Amino acid sequence: MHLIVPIKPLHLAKSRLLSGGARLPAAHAELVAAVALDTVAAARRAAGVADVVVITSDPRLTAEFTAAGVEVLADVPAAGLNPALRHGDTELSPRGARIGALQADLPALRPDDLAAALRAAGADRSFCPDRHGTGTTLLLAEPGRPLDPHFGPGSADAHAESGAKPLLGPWDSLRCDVDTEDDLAAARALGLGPRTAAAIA
Ligand SMILES: Nc1nc2c(ncn2[C@@H]2O[C@H](COP(=O)(O)OP(=O)(O)OP(=O)(O)O)[C@@H](O)[C@H]2O)c(=O)[nH]1
Ligand SMILES: C=C(OP(=O)(O)O)C(=O)O
Repeated sequence: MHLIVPIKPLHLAKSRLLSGGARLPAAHAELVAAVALDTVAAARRAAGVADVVVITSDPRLTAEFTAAGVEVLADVPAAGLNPALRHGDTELSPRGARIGALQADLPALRPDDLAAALRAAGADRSFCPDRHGTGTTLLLAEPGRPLDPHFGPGSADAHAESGAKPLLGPWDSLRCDVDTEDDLAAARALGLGPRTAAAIA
């Protein structure tokens, strides 16, 4: 499984969290980077994940992930999330492994939760709804088939309508994406990754 992790430029990412006003822009960028680094570190440790590939145009993230041994693909300029994921899918599909997309905002992610969701998916096109039930944190293509991403508002319904199977097991850490301070508090209750914990300390 190749998991593509898309990340916006740090100064643009997580605008809902920034507009909450709890931290200044520099601390906000630090937090978004920490969340993405914790998410990717956990995903790389999950059984069934061969590779995690970040797609971003952000220079700092590119440098940090590259230094950590994570492959980074350059984003399609200003095209948006689904085009970025389709670009990643096109780049990675010749390598032969199955493709998935994982959101970069899962700071409590535990490798065992991701591994359990991958096992539950089997070979089916599948998705994991976020904890609110409206968004999507993980989308898995069928082996050899395009990813066909429908991320954005109401993406859980959109992915179900595209024929994807919902993954609804007890993997809270995989469902806890962070868009608001309330989401961050929920992730904190589950247990934050080390970079995120340090960033909000
Ligand atoms: N590479 C890439 N990633 C993106 C793009 N747009 C969104 N993402 C990432 O997709 C994930 C899900 O997006 P959202 O949860 O809406 O996050 P966001 O857009 O940073 O947050 P808001 O500004 O609050 O909407 C996050 O990890 C984003 O960084 C894009 O154009 N390119
Ligand atoms: C883009 C998405 O993320 P969020 O709902 O967190 O904005 C999504 O879930 O499709």
